[in-house]
Amino acid sequence: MQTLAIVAKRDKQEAVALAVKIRERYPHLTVLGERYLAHAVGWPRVEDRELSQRADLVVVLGGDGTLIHTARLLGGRGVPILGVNLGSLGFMTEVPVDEMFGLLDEVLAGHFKVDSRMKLTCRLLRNGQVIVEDEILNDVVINKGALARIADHETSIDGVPITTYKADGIILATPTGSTAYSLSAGGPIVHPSVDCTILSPICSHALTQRSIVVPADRVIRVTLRRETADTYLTLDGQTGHGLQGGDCIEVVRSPNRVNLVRNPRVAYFTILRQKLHWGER
Ligand SMILES: NC(=O)c1ccc[n+]([C@@H]2O[C@H](COP(=O)([O-])OP(=O)(O)OC[C@H]3O[C@@H](n4cnc5c(N)ncnc54)[C@H](O)[C@@H]3O)[C@@H](O)[C@H]2O)c1
Ligand SMILES: Nc1ncnc2c1ncn2[C@@H]1O[C@H](COP(=O)(O)OP(=O)(O)OP(=O)(O)O)[C@@H](O)[C@H]1O
Repeated sequence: MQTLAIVAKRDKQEAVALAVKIRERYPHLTVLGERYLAHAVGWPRVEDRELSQRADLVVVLGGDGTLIHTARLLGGRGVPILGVNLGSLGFMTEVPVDEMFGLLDEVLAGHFKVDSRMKLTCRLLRNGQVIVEDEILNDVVINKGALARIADHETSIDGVPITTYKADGIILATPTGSTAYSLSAGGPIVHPSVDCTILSPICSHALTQRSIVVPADRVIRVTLRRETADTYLTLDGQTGHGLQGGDCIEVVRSPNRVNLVRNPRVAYFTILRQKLHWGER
């Protein structure tokens, strides 16, 4: 490994200071900072595209939001990402600060394993044209604003109609995203090594309409019936698009994946137990 890229959480001085320490510790490596960090510490400015093409490893210093931001920045490149937790929850940034250098030394020596996480490709079609296409690590959320009327979401899987959900919204989550918004909407926790898409209605009017777990290669389509003002598509909680009646949201597994460097000292279920406060083992 020759080129290390660092993405630091915005407005977090501790993250910036750690990035400087990383660069000092590995003088033989090329260390690139994402735009925000480079500006904060006076390193040369590198565009996102160049950073994603040159990096052999990306270190994320922040929380889950910073990690999602990084996965989006890397686009289709499956560069290993090592997440160091400086956030409040840090479900995906699973390395504590005091273990960072020990693990980084091992990773740079080539001793590491990655968790390969599936992504979704999401397309928004309006009048039959794709107007938005994006890749998702956590979830695709179709949701109404506070004062909007309940919406009708006509839903199909591989062209077969499922139902028209009368609900506040629909969440289409990856296994990674199963512990985020989908969990709050009553969805199941899905181990990230299982490839699937989880469809969870938000506050469905029909009480028997629960989450459905669908094989990842199936195409899920949700079409908004009738004019629904004040309805939005939110991708990974980070980008939003206003929706109109007749819009169709199509979701299927992406060919690209996100590779998270595993912390060998913690298992997935340890993280669940700790972060979801399930008490002692
Ligand atoms: N009611 C809810 O639970 C709710 C509402 C809106 C958005 N969200 C989630 O927030 C995500 C975006 O995260 P963010 O950090 O940029 O925004 P944020 O800062 O608003 O964080 C929301 C919370 O979700 C946690 N989180 C994010 N991804 C997770 C995951 N895969 N597993 C477990 N917890 C996770 C974060 O650590 C944070 O505590 C969206 O993808 C969505 O799933 C949750
Ligand atoms: N370098 C960055 N560039 C752009 N956006 C960033 C950057 N760092 C963080 N953000 C955004 O700032 C927000 C907060 O960051 P983050 O979620 O990592 O912190 P947190 O909320 O404390 O942690 P957690 O999500 O683990 O609770 C996120 O929405 C993330 O997308």
